[in-house]
Amino acid sequence: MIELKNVIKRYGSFALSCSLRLEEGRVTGLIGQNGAGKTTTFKTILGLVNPDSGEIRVFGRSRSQSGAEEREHIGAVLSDSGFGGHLTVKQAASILKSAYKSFREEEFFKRCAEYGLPADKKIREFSTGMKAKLKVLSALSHDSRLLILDEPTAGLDVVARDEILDMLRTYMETEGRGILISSHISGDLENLCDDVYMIHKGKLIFHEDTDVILSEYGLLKMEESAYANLDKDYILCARKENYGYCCLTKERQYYQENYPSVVVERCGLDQVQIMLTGGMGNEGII
Ligand SMILES: Nc1ncnc2c1ncn2[C@@H]1O[C@H](COP(=O)(O)OP(=O)(O)OP(=O)(O)O)[C@@H](O)[C@H]1O
Repeated sequence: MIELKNVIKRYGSFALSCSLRLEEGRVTGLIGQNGAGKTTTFKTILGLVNPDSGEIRVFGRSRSQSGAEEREHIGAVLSDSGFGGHLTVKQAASILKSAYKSFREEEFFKRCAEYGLPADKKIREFSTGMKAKLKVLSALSHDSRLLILDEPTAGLDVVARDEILDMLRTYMETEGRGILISSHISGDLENLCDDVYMIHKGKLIFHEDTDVILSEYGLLKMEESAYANLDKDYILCARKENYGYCCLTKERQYYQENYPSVVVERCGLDQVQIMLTGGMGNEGII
């Protein structure tokens, strides 16, 4: 659905350098620290930012070949944009109607009511959560096959986040769809994504299936002497700690079986991100 090949975008000293793929039927996550380049990646895919070089294909077509037909099938949420605060939901619906031939007006209003968004209230009077729900419902309001969602759950309480994640799971029940999503809430991505890319200082440093991370990756904690004797073949990176070393491995079970003195823990996206962006030997992993 999306293919980025060697895409480069420079902003002063910052350079985005990105190659990634989103396959049909999959939800792919993009994680990274503040300023890592996630929004720039999304905007580049959406054609809102012109890359300096590289190739971008959406639905198999390059940016120069794509037009209104492709846009009709993309629903987007960007962290720094949305409807003007002076508009009401009704007025926002008119904009969506003129922007998308396939806008489903009746369903849109029904869903807004279900999610507690009054049709006649000005959007500036909405809470953060209400604005976030409106953005996601707008992205889902037309015949989109691809959702590009930049932090759609930012600032939401756990119940509101769960509602949005449920909307996205329901969306994916129809074949031929895909989602590219970013979030700083790793639990949301662990529950939703099939695979995850990690971006750091503009470079993609990691890509893995979420279930592989959760089932096979691990953190190893040990004293300095144990680290000296450790088989490092399956160590992705290591960090010096007060007690000795903390290592990230893709082969948790191997160390569990062969190094009884090493503490072996399961890990999630947060731990992988902390290790890969702060540990030793974190260059050139992808
Ligand atoms: N229009 C712009 N002009 C100049 N620099 C920009 C512009 N847009 C983004 N940048 C820079 O590009 C870098 C990446 O920003 P980006 O918004 O993509 O990060 P991000 O990963 O989405 O961060 P966050 O998690 O904080 O939203 C930052 O250094 C930012 O200052």
